[in-house]
Formats: sequence, structure tokens, C-alpha cells
Amino acid sequence: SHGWGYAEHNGPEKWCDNFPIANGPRQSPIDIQTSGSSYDESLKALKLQYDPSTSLDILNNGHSFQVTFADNDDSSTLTEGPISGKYRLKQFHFHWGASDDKGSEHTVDGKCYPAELHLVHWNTEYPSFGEAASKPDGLAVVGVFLEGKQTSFTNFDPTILLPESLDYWTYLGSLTTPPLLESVTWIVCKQSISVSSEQMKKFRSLLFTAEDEEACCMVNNYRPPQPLKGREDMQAWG
Ligand SMILES: NS(=O)(=O)c1cc(F)cc(F)c1
Ligand SMILES: [Zn+2]
Repeated sequence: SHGWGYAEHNGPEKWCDNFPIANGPRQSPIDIQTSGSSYDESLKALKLQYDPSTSLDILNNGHSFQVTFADNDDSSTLTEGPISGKYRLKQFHFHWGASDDKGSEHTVDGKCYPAELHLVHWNTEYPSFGEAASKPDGLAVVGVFLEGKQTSFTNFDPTILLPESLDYWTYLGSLTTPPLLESVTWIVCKQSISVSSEQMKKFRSLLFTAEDEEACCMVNNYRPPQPLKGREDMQAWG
């Protein structure tokens, strides 16, 4: 099938054919080299205020599964942290591997996690998500690593998905899937949240394919780390 994906014929190494920005100056994800990150006192703590009643639906979009939120007012927002102004929660989704040894998009000193959560927000400076997505300061995505441990996972209120500590690394990057727009301020939490192997099995039971197609498990829907291209200024809070 045409259209981008994660297979040999349409995966991350091929995305540059239809999306030349794939080789742009601020692509994501990256390998976070902790020795290279400096504590920046000009940064503030993240301020995440989510209203669970704004969650609308959960869907398999053929690349991941995502939970979409009503973003017609400031009920669920991200403020402070490395950003200025107010960003609205649009959706969250995950990336994961076929086994626990891979699956996250960002890596930390080369370490991969089994999965990574992305909470996607857009700058209310702009009229809509679509508009914001094409601006250098248009989006802010909070990334949270998932690692395998037995744990209870009670509901989809995004607030409980966040780790107890909101210490983070931040850098300027891009969407990690086509259209790969270089409009994202990445905010990657230092602390991971736990997920059980049962839950990882459920991720891996999702399909890339539609009901009427030959089943192909949705696994390895992550892009590998991209060149820093001069982005040495990884900042850290906490
Ligand atoms: N994976 S990601 O968070 O960078 C992302 C978010 C988004 F809203 C759209 C995309 F195409 C990709
Ligand atoms: Zn993502």
C-alpha cells in the first residue's frame, strides 16, 4: 500500500522520498545524551492542567492508537516549562516495539524503553492545531517513557499517565511521523511510568491493517533517533 508506515518499503528510511524535511535541521526523535544536558535555571516547572471531560474518543489511526480531546477552549492546557504562552491538549498516543528491548522514539544515552507516550499540545497563539503545526513554536509534545513493571493502570485520565516527577529535558525538534514538521518544542520527562507486560501485549495485539486486510500486528511504530545537526543545547529542568 502507498502511504508511509514502518515497514521496509514505507518506513523511516523511505520517508524522505515524500517528505524531504526528513533530513531537516531539527528532526525528532533524538538520543538524549545526559552528559550534554545542562541545568537551565531560566526554565520553569511544567504546568499541566487537564480536564478528563474533554476526552472525546480513542481510535486506531493505522500508525498508533490515540485519544483525542476537545480543544475548542482552554480546559486542558500546558503552560510554563520551557514554553511561553498557553498550549492546548489535542491528543495523546504511543509508540512501542515488538519486544521490551525497543519501542521508544527518544533514547537516553542509547537506552531504549519498551514504549513512549506523546501528549500533543498546540500553541493558542494560532487559530488551530493545523495552523500551529506549520510554525516553529506551534506545538509542544510531552514525551513519557514506559517501562515494563507489574502495575495497576486504572483509567485514561492523562494526568495519571504522568510520572510523579515532572523533571524534563527539552529541545527544539519535529513531528516524528510524516509530515515531520519542525514545529515541536520537545519536553521529555526524565522519570518513566510503569506498564505491565500484559499491557504491552495489548499494544502489540493492535493491527496496522483494516478488518478486510491480512492482519499485520502494529509493532515497531517508532522512528529511530535523528542527527542532532548542531543542536548541542539540550536544556534540563530538575
Ligand atoms: N509522534 S508526534 O508526537 O511527533 C506527532 C504528533 C502529531 F500530532 C502528529 C504527528 F504526525 C506526529
Ligand atoms: Zn508520537
